[in-house]
Parts: sequence; structure tokens; C-alpha cells
Amino acid sequence: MLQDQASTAAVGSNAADAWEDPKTTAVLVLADGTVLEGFGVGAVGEATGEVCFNTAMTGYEEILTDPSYAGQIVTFTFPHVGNVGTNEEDVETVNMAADSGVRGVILHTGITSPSNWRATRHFDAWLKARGIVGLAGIDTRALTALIREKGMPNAVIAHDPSGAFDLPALKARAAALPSMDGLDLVPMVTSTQRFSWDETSWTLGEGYGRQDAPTRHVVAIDYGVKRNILRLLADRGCKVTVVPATATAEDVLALRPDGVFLSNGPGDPAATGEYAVPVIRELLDRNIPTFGICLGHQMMALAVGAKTRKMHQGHHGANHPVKDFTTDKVEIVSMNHGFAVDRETLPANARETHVSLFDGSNCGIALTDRPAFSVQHHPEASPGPQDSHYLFDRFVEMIDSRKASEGR
Ligand SMILES: NC(=O)CC[C@H](N)C(=O)O
Repeated sequence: MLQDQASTAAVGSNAADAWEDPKTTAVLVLADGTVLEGFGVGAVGEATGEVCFNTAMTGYEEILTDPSYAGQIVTFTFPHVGNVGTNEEDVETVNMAADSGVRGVILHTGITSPSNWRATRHFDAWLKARGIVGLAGIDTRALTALIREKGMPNAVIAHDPSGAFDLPALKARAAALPSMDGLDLVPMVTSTQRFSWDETSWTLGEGYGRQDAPTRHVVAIDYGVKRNILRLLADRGCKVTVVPATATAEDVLALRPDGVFLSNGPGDPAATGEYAVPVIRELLDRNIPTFGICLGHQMMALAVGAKTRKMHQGHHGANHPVKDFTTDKVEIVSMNHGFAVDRETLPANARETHVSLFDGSNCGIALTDRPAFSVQHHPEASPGPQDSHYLFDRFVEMIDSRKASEGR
């Protein structure tokens, strides 16, 4: 009891952590009309999207700047968010447009004050600057349980310090939102111009490095790419040229790549079928070593004739177990996807290489007749464990053996 009083006093002494203001300044209105009341954080205004939960205990800045979350609202199951503040270095978005990532954020507790040597800005100010609307002070366990039971709902978050909410209008708006199933969100986040990438991984005392004398050339098609993917390629001696999602096969081939990388990205992979998938199919037919991550994995599967499907609650977290059939090892991975490749539809020339040990869903394929493979999880981490970095080595080995077989 004494301990309870002490911890309550400690929390109450920090204004940012306090639950002092009982006034509702933000609401979450779900498409089925459910209303959750809390207090607003971050940007004032309204944001719409599909609500998904993320179970990672760290890495909120990387998560909220991952372009794969475009069109979504993230609710963190971990209650203490804000404790390491934010900085300029942990942003994952390449296209710096402020609206290119997540739309809204839901927290259990008020933002924790920053206490970290790398912090340059309070999380609340950072959310405001990026235009991310936030709601805190709700039972995120109950919301997560609801998502597990009913799937990821569409919703509106409204944050208004006056506390005046037109609930019937917000309910109508939430109910009218389009389903993520069938939505192509890649155009919102892809780079508009081609550019070169030479930044390498972060080290203590040095920060990010610059690449020196690369020996391979990878063209990365940007469907919403994360910076750490490009860094891990640069670390391994790959000169990286990033091209927009609208690049044609001719555009890519004109750059004479040793390898092609298909990035992660938001929305329904099947909805990119008109422009991205035919390009990937054409590039695969040229036998260029190809590696895909997440959306890139789903699109590679579509390119060889498999199908994808919307998942019930998706996978969003940093401790998902995945088995690699090539080595029989289990890796703990970072996940962020709401669609999955349907293994029953894989053609004979696509071998399943990885599987989720949480629900048995497909997590990777390799083509048996071409040098190409892809994974559903995020081997680049940021945030998350680094168990899957070996996949970047596999890609580089594939590039090198192809080059050797061509006498290059
Ligand atoms: N991280 C990603 O690339 C996500 C892929 C896709 N948008 C999905 O939700 O499944």
C-alpha cells in the first residue's frame, strides 16, 4: 500500500505522466460506432485509418516512421511510450513528406518524459511536428482484445482541446472509410525521383557511416522503403540506386543492376497489380538476383502467380518466432504486415522457405528456377532483433555467384 502511494506520488509529480485532467480531449471512434474517450497528444485534428496493435516494447519512432504504416493508426500495447524521446537519426522514412507514415497513435498512458542521451525532442512535440494525431489514456488491452476478436477496424481519431466532438458525424465518417482490402497506398509514400544511397549502419561514437568502394550494384524499387534496409545493403558493398515504384523494367535494366531489391510498403499488395507486379515479373524473367521484403515478398509471390489475402489481425511486433527451413533455425523477428501470401496458391517453382511459428502463415519463398527469394518479416529490424540479417548476406552471395557464373 505504501509502495502504491509512493509510486502514485512519483507519477503525479511529473506533469507529462499524470492522469490529472479528467476532461476528454480526444476520442477514438470505430467503424462499428464504438467510442473510446481519452486525452489528446500530438497534433490537434482528425485522422482516419485502420487500427492495428503493435506489441514491440521499444522502437516507437522507427515504427511510426515506417512507411508501411501509411493509412493506419497504431495502438501500442506497451504502456510507456516517450521515455527515450525522439531524435533525427532513428527516422525510417526515406521520403520525408510528413504524411508519409502512420496517421495516428493510441497510447495507454500519457507520454513519458524523455531520458536518453540521444533524445533531441519530446515525443509529443515530435508527433505535433509530423502531424500525427494521438489519443492517450484508454484501455489499450481492451482495444487489443477487441482487434483480436473482430479484426482490425477502421476508425477516426479526433483530438480537440475544447473537448467538443460531433460524435454522430465522426461515426458516419468512420463507417464510410474504405477497407484496407483493395487499397493501393504505395503512391502516397514512394520516392518521386531516382537517387543513390551510400549511408551505412550506425556505430557508437561514429553515428552513420559512408560507403567506400562498393563492388555490386543493387536497384531498390521503393514501395515505401525503410532506411535501415538500404544501410544493410550499403554495409555489404552494394551501391544502391533507389527508383520510384512507377519505374518500368526498362528503367531498372538501363541501370545495369547486379541485383534488384523489392521494398516493404503499405496497403494491399494485390492492389499494386497494374503497375508493380508486371514489372517484377519481367525482371524475374531476366534472371537478375532479386530479394523482396514484406510488401516486396507479397508482390514477388503475386508475380509468379500466387495469391495474397487479408489477415484477421495481422502481425505487428518485434518478437515473432519464424522458422527458416533452409537451416531449421528459429529466428526472432520484427513483423509488420496485415496481408499474407496464401501458401496453397504457390506455384511449383516457388518453395516455401520460412513460416511463422505463431500462426503457421507463410513467411518466405524462394524460386526454384530463378535466383530470387523474399521474406514476409523485416530482417533489417529497426526496431527489433537482428537475427535475420543473414538474409542480406544470402542476397549478396546470390549476386556474387551470378556474377561469377557470367564471368564478371
Ligand atoms: N511492412 C510491409 O511491407 C507491409 C506489407 C503490406 N502492406 C501488409 O500490410 O501486409
